[in-house]
Amino acid sequence: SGKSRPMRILQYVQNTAVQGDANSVISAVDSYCANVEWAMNVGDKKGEILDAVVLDVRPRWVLELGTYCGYSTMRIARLLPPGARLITLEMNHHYAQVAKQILGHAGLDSQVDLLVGASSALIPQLKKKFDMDKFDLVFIDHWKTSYLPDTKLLEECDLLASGTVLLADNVTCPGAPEYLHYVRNSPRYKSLYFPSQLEYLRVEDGMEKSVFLG
Ligand SMILES: Nc1ncc2ncn(CCCCCNC(=O)c3cc(-c4ccc(F)cc4)cc(O)c3O)c2n1
Ligand SMILES: [Mg+2]
Repeated sequence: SGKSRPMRILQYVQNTAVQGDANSVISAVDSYCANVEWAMNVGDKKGEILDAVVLDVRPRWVLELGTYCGYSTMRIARLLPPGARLITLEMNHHYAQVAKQILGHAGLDSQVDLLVGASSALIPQLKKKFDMDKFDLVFIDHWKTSYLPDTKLLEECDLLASGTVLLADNVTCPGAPEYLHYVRNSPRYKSLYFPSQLEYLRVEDGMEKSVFLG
């Protein structure tokens, strides 16, 4: 039942996860997607790399590009210091609606602002909308061809500080070759590859961590 894959994931979460317990919601999504039907969450293996970066950066302001069902949104939000904010951008209204409900089930909606729209249209509005200056961490997980233009847009909008960390999912599979070439060759970034596997599958993937040098 459930008209869409995100809806089926939401129903499984509502039926099996403990309300207010983010880790049980994360585990429920992982067990559903590992055993019932695959979905493009960052998953538990790459999720541990994401967790480690969030804990290392201790970010005050986080931007996520591509929310989907809110899985990585939860992984980030549950590790944020008090007072920190996570802004996540999602193009698809249906995905955003499901993500809101999954975040609500996890009890994490207070730290998260979910905006619906294209990242290219929303990024230039963020400083004014949230009265903020720079992001400390950006998690990039939307259209793979948007990674590079949106990184350049973040630079142009003066949203990156010296030390800001960009963490990009799927740089091997499906791949983001133009983005990788840019962050690995630009003198303005220090870049490092974290090898891993595609979510729920024995296929190589990895995440690229790039520190903006100002
Ligand atoms: N500009 C803009 N602004 C805002 C937005 N919000 C959403 N979008 C559109 C994003 C649509 C989903 C993006 N994610 C992926 O496509 C993705 C795919 C795979 C994958 C698939 C098939 C395979 F065989 C293997 C791997 C695995 C992953 O982990 C992925 O993250 C936006 N775009
Ligand atoms: Mg991804």
